[in-house]
Amino acid sequence: MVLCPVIGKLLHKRVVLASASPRRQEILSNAGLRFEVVPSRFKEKLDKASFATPYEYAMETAKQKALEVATRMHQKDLRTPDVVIGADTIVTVGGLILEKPVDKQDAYRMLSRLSGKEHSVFTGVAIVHCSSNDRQLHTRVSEFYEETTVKFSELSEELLWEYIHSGEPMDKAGGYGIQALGGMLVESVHGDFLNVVGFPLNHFCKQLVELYYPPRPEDLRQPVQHDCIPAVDTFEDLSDVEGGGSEPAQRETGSRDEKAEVGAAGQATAEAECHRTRATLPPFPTRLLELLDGFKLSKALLTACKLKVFDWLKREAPQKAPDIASKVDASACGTEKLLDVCAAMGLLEKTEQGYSNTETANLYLASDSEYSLHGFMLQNDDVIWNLFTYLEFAIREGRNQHHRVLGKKVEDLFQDAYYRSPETQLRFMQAMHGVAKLTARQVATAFDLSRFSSACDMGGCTGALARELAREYPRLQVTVFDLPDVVELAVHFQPAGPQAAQIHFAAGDFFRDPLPSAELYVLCRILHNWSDDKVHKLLSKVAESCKPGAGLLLVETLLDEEKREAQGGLIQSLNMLVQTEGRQRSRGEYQCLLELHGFHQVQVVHLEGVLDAMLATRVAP
Ligand SMILES: Cc1cn([C@@H]2O[C@H](COP(=O)(O)OP(=O)(O)OP(=O)(O)O)[C@@H](O)[C@H]2O)c(=O)[nH]c1=O
Repeated sequence: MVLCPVIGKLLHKRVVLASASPRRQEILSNAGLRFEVVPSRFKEKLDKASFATPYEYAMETAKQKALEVATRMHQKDLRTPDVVIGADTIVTVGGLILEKPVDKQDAYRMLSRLSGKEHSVFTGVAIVHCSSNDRQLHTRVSEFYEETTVKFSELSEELLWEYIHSGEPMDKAGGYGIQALGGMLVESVHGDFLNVVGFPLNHFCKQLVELYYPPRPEDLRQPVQHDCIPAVDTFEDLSDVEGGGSEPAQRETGSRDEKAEVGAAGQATAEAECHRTRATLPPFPTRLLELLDGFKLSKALLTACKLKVFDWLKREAPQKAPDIASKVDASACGTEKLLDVCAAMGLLEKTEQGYSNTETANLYLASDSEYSLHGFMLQNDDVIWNLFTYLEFAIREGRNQHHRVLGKKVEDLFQDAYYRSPETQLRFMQAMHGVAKLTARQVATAFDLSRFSSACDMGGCTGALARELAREYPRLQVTVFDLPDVVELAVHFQPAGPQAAQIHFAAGDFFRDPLPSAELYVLCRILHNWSDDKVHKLLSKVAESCKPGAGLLLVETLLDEEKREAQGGLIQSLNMLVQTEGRQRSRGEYQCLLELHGFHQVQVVHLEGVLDAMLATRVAP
């Protein structure tokens, strides 16, 4: 836990402290900052006379220390840090700048100058944000300084030498360490004590606030109070995205002149930030955080399915976490966490007696249920999840990512990816079967198809839709046309029933082989798999096989013309990108395609869920 949550803004960054000073390391790690230490090799030899003030010298030295480390790290292994912090502490007395003594005599000269007098301790700090582009290092520097005045007692010669012989003065600016034996020399301190020790922590936190929480205009108009770090609850309510992002605001001071100009405004903004009240905070980004957590919830659901948690609970309920854990061969503590999340998602019920399936889980998640989506869940977990981890590549390259997941070239989407082994094929078919069963009734009843006596379901897989068509239209003969491997396995999915006599399976490749003749062709969630070229090829084959008056039933998730819908079609669009050669299309696009191939009188019905059905009639060419 960090007291000052603004430090948390740096927790996920690669932060480097460009200092060998053990005091700085201690101050910053005590504050909860995580960082690597890479001492700077910058020689502290800037010409002091060229600086108008001592603090400008300290800030410039701090900056040069940090930049040296940033450049070296970037060049050395191209592992550019995100943030490099440099600092330089100096003591000034009577217009003279005192740094670390070079030897005991030097320490003596310094300490005798300080004896009985007040002096200033300045620490300059540079926060350098780094990025690299085309192997070039880019830096943005934010710098500030802090001054503390310290008054020494009169020091006797004896005391002075005793202190020098202790060895303490040698690695410290001004030749003393206020935090240790040197504290005995000090009569009073005005200002930040830690600034004297080597790092002005308070000012550093304020600077981070200024960098990471840019003010809103209304804050600047409010009366401000001086000098505070925002209260903890103020930080906690600040959105990471809306005004509180993890990237620093672009207001940093690149040069000393610039800093002088914006100094007053900068101070006002930090102060204004301090006084944000709950009433003026932006709305809490609940929805955004829910979206962020979405993938974790999905993975919990998929994992529970994979472990067959819902199967065990369908068999016997309620059960306690350790009992289920032993059945699914998992740890009791992990299982309990998973079950609790499932309960929170509404998939399980949790009582004192243990966990039970909800109706949803019994209906759709147990693998033996009639409308089970268990196979679809496994397909998502084992295949689609992996493809989505390469979404960035899919977006950049504009194509599916099977080659990355499988580690080899994929020429034929089905043969090389989905059907590459009997196991992957069966899983794919189980997934399609579950989805098809769920939607088949709606598809079969979307239009009155009673005028057709024969239908061909192209890529009809396990025949789930064929069965609903046959049930709905008892005089309809349905041919399920799919690849030979699919037809071979499809028998496992066909329960005997009154419709069996109406359904036939025909093996073939709809791109290469002649199509079975039919009065109605069905393309249910087929065209979205294919490129425009292949869609044209397929539609022209269907059109050639049709007599005038024949029908084409097309089922897809239609994109709205503006492509604005948040879910459904647009997510399916991404899904098609990472998985297939095709894409989602809009109603207008499909209408054009259909008309181009001689299908007119297009009717469209939106089905419950995400699917849309289109029925078109082949006209005489
Ligand atoms: C006045 C005072 C100073 N210091 C130390 O003096 C060094 C200043 O030298 P620097 O050049 O700023 O830093 P450094 O030690 O050389 O480290 P680096 O950043 O690598 O240059 C820092 O250590 C400080 O803590 C104390 O520990 N206590 C005190 O009361």
